[in-house]
Amino acid sequence: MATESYKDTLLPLLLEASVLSFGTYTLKSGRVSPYFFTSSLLHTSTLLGALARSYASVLTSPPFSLLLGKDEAGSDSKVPYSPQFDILFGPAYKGIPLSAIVTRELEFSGKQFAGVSYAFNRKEAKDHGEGGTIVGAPLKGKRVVILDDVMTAGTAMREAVSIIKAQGGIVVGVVLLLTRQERVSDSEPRSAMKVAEDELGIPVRAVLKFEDLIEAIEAGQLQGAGPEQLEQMKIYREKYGSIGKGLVAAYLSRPNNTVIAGVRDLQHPTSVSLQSLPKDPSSSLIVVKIDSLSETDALDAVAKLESKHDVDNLDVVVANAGISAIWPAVAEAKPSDMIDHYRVNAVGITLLFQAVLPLLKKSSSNKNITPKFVTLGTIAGSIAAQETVPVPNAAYGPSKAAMNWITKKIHLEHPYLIAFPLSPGFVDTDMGKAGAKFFGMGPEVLITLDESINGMTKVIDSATRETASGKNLTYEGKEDPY
Ligand SMILES: O=P(O)(O)OC[C@H]1O[C@H](OP(=O)(O)OP(=O)(O)O)[C@H](O)[C@@H]1O
Ligand SMILES: O=C(O)c1cc(=O)[nH]c(=O)[nH]1
Repeated sequence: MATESYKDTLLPLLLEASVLSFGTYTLKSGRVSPYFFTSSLLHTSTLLGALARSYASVLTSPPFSLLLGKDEAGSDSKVPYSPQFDILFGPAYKGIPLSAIVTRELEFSGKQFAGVSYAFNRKEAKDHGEGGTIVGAPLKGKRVVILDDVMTAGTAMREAVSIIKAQGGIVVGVVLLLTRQERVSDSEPRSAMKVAEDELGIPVRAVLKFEDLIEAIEAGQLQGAGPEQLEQMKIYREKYGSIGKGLVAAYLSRPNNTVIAGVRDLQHPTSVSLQSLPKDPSSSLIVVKIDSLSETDALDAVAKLESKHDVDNLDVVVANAGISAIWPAVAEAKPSDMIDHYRVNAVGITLLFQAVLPLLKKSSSNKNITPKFVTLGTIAGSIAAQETVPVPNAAYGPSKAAMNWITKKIHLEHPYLIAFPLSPGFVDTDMGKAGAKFFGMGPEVLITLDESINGMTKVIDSATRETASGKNLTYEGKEDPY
């Protein structure tokens, strides 16, 4: 994936240029951060070149650029994609040089990018000469991508969106150098990036993210950053980090839902932070401990739901716990790895099903609805697709094939239930990217977390015994072979 390889070449350069510093910094949002990313230190020709190429690699790939028609592709075309934007907009001040150097860089990607322009705003309106607040290409009626260096709480991006809209431009995306992966505010615990994607319905991509910085420090790649700085960054992450538990958030945002989240460790900050997810006033969240490796956790959780929370029926259960840790060929697979995957992905799912079955049955008999038991599918678990996905996978693959078998058998053994594996697709996260690359698939298969969650909830909502149960479905509602 283009973004990925640029991350690998860019990060060492940035660290060498000391763009990351440690101390006490007050941010635009007023937050006091133990680290600061100073993109203006990237002022040499070499660094500007690397920077421009990394932004350009994102902009010349989907979803910002899409496949060309045959006659559009010229012989000089370095990339097979055509831009879906007209103007790169850099919010003042640090976005200004970015918009210019990246526009220049796009020329090297082929003639289809020749018409792309740049524009930026002035922080103070100019009252002489040409006047106004916008410099560069007029925005009216144009498709605009915002380029900025860092996103923290997303204020700069929201300001840029309103400036562009006021000029009649259409914002179609945002590309950043670094997302600090912070929440918008205490009452909005989703990341600024996710909120922008949700509310503006546009793609927001970053070449680097906070987690990459943490990884670089942990790998000892950063001079001057040791255990103390790492600890400070992790404390800061607990304070301002975002929450991305997509399915829990999606069901909580709907009315009249009691959402039950199973977590391995109730005290883990991510588990605690689930409580701050926004919810519809008529919905509530219960967090219970379920470790898939435990033979009693799921039963204990159900007993607690009944005795403490008055929950005696369940309409939908999504069994999404799973591990995918190692990908050996059959000749190299270690028994311990095979067993670990089987225990979580097949036995853990079965134990959960056994524990929730009485509550699913009650939903069926008391409420006369057809309850749903959904497992998380993957093409890696398909025997029929082995020729098209020829990669070593002898621990995860067979454990998911077993899970598919168990899910289909649940469908056959319980005619009052809807049971099916549902594949979430390759979400554009490090794990999703690695997964897609591993299965020999290009960046075009990557989707946003939102697309995945929206697709999955839609498939679950509309599933019936006839249309879905016993089938191996994807988030798009398509059928994969078993
Ligand atoms: O996501 P946010 O919380 O808005 O923070 C990030 C913004 O803050 C910084 O700009 P700043 O306005 O400080 O100014 P500059 O570009 O003029 O240095 C940075 O360059 C981003 O634009
Ligand atoms: O949030 C900000 O203001 C901010 C954070 C950061 O790391 N770098 C920056 O330039 N601004």
